Amino acid sequence: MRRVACPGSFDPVTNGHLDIIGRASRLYDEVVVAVLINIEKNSLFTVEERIEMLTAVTKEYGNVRVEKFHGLLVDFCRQHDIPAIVKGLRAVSDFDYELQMAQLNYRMSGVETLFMSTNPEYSFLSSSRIKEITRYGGDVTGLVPDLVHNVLVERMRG
Ligand SMILES: Cc1cn(CCC(=O)O)c2ccccc12
Repeated sequence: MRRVACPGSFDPVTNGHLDIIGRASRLYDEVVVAVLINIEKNSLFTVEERIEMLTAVTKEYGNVRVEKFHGLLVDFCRQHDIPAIVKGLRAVSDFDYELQMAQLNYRMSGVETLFMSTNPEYSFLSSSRIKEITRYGGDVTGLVPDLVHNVLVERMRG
């Protein structure tokens, strides 16, 4: 079974994330979306809420599993018998950090990292920008799944 991990905070999942996850699901037998538990980060949604949203919006792919992890991603990959990570690259600015992480991860564990170019339609997207725009009354329709949009507006605007 060819598995790949797709790591992130997904606070919340955007259409940019979904684009990569969907394309990876067509290349691998199973995509394991790995939601990072980061206690230092002040998240808008709980890990459980993020897992719930990701599970709902990836159900249609049929071969996506959503898990949570803390600590090193390569330890998670080892525990789940996952030999590779897929990352979406939005712009050249992403590459420096991602290359460093890929080299470190490979050196530590032999886990490979495969890079996918994000759909240009979403290359400006990040969960932080989405939350910022929503907070100030902006419209993010079409940038996040409808399910996420509704929950996001409710959470941000109370
Ligand atoms: C472009 C992109 C960034 N990230 C991490 C974002 C995060 O940490 O929430 C992704 C995760 C999955 C698919 C694509 C992406």
